Amino acid sequence: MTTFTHEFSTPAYKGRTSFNTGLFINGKFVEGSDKTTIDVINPTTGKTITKIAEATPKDVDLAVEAAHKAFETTWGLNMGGSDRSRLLAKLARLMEENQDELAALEALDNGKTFSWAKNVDTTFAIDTIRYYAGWADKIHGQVQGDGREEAFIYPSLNPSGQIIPWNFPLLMMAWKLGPALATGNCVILKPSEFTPLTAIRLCALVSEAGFPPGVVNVLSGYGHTVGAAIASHMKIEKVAFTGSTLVGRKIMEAAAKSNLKDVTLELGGKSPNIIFDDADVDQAVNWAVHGIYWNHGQACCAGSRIFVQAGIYDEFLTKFTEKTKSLKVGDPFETDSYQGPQVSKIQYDRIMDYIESGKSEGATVHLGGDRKGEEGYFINPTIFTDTKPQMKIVQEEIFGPVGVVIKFEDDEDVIRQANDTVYGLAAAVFSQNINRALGAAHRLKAGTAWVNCVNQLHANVPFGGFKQSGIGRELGEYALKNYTAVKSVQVNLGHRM
Ligand SMILES: NC(=O)C1=CN([C@@H]2O[C@H](COP(=O)(O)OP(=O)(O)OC[C@H]3O[C@@H](n4cnc5c(N)ncnc54)[C@H](O)[C@@H]3O)[C@@H](O)[C@H]2O)C=CC1
Ligand code: BAL
Repeated sequence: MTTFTHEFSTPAYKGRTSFNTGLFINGKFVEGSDKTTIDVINPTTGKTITKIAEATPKDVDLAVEAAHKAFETTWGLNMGGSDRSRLLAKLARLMEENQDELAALEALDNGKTFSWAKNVDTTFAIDTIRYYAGWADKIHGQVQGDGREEAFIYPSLNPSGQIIPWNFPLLMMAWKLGPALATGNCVILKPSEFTPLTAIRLCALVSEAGFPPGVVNVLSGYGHTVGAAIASHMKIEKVAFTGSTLVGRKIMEAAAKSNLKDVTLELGGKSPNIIFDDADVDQAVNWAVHGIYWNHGQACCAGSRIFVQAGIYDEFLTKFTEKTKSLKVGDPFETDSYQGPQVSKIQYDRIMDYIESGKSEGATVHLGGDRKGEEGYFINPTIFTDTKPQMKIVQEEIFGPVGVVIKFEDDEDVIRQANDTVYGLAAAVFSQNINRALGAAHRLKAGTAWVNCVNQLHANVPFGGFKQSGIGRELGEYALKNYTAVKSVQVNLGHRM
């Protein structure tokens, strides 16, 4: 079995990592049943970092067996909420103790900058696990009576399949693990084949924290094999997925054709960012930059359609362009880099294809539109203007550092345009008139509406989409519902037939 050892000697981080890159099944690192491996590529260079074990559907069966056994013996209803809480809190502490190493792995594997990985991804992942540690001993049902009989309603659902993407690898793992473990579920999690390293590294911390074997199982592998096997497994009772709308549909179909497992989906977006003429323009510019370029545009909630009212359009565009030009695109381990490479060659090509389609459909490349450097998957931050509503770059999720700036005239017009999308994940509104801002936020068809800010996510605030952006909500108390089923137990207190 392979061990990955790496010395980081960079301006942003110096340190060493060394861990087993096997599958994590029943508390042990093992080879995949076919003994095949997957190459992990560094997007900064395009070169292989290491090889990891590749799971197959047979390994999914093994993990499901381990999960069921753990649920029946050491976990589920056999471990009290306060003990689950203690384990989750310990995991959060271990993540904190290893935070720099986790952030460095994220930067190496995904290409996001070390500073964002440390200050946002890993910090938020730790907060999420700690938040759900707080919930673990507060999961309870109700007792209700009608005078004759008592009904106890309590949670139960097991095990859960979890399929996560590559844009926030550790964070999405935390969003999935936190509520599942807090409610006593066992987990079979598949990280993205593009960014498996932090998920694998976390398994060692799960062991060290003391979670019983079989509670957390992590299977690195491809979507069409392992992901599909999870979605169609007859003994997995719930699947939580984050990724493309295309694959979200496949997951639902597989669930429907197998055991009708419960499904939650967190999918794509094409979020409008509306800047009214009474906004604080400088602040709106700063937020709009964060809205579209955060995580290299690889965020499902990215504010990728920037609507600016006619009266401030020229001022906004000038300042937005200047601010965009000031972002340093470069090595994720340089301390002043804002944006690293896109995650993979596939994603790089997909984004460049969108840029080409914008050009060929007649939009103006106001800034960028090209690659940066000769090595790796770097794309310069790009601004399109002079777009038309039906252009692909206006309608489809690009998932890259590409924003379209669209001039609008009045409130009615912009709400109509903003809602003219199959997606409904998030939206943002900028105005110093709170009635106007809240009025617009109310009418936008999106699971999250930000007022005078963008891309603000918190462990206690539910997140998820309307329309084709998904089903269900993650985070907050709402996410606990994803992992519990109501069971009614009725007790006859003496009523005779
Ligand atoms: N909502 C979000 O946070 C994300 C949205 N996306 C969107 O999806 C686009 C494509 O990116 P991809 O990496 O191709 O996303 P994807 O949806 O293919 O990948 C997400 C996860 O699904 C798995 N998967 C793929 N096919 C599967 C199948 N048939 N059954 C079960 N699991 C499967 C993948 O292995 C990965 O773990 C992006 O350009 C972006 O628009 C991608 C990643 C995250
Ligand atoms: N998928 C979770 C957060 C995001 O991509 O914006």
